[in-house]
Amino acid sequence: MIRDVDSDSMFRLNRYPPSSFHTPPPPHRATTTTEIGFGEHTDPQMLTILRSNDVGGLQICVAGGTWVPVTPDPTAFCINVGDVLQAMTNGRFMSVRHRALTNGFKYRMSMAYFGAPPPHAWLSVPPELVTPHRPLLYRPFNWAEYKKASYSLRLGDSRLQLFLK
Ligand SMILES: O=C(O)CCC(=O)C(=O)O
Ligand SMILES: [Fe+2]
Repeated sequence: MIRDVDSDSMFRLNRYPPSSFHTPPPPHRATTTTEIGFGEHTDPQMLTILRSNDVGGLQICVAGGTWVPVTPDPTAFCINVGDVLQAMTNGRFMSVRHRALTNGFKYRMSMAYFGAPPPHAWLSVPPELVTPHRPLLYRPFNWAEYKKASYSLRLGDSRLQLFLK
């Protein structure tokens, strides 16, 4: 679906100035506090392929609401499951809530490829992923509808809730 000529995939470059860029630390202090560079959210598309420079900042939210830092590795890709893949796997794969903090002194740079389906393709769940113990979680929708719904919400809101059966 994301290789379809009509796919709505996109590429984003992020650049987070260091916190000290806005508020230099007083001379007697070596560090400055970090700030939110990109607020918490899940990526709405199917899959995200993310690469960054060697400056940390990405955090993922695990059970219990704990934020876990992702070690920066400029030679590796970080793959995030997005909301659409969560719906297409009937909740087997979960889209990951994440955020990016700024570094005290260095620029964080990241680039992300968001694999999305064509706007009018209906997103279906393989029948073997729907069982009496695991009934269908979300009503059928297409990406155009999902995108429209997400624009009506705030970044951190849980959009899939709107599509629960
Ligand atoms: O810069 C990062 O590591 C996160 C970027 C991100 O979550 C996004 O572009 O959706
Ligand atoms: Fe993201």
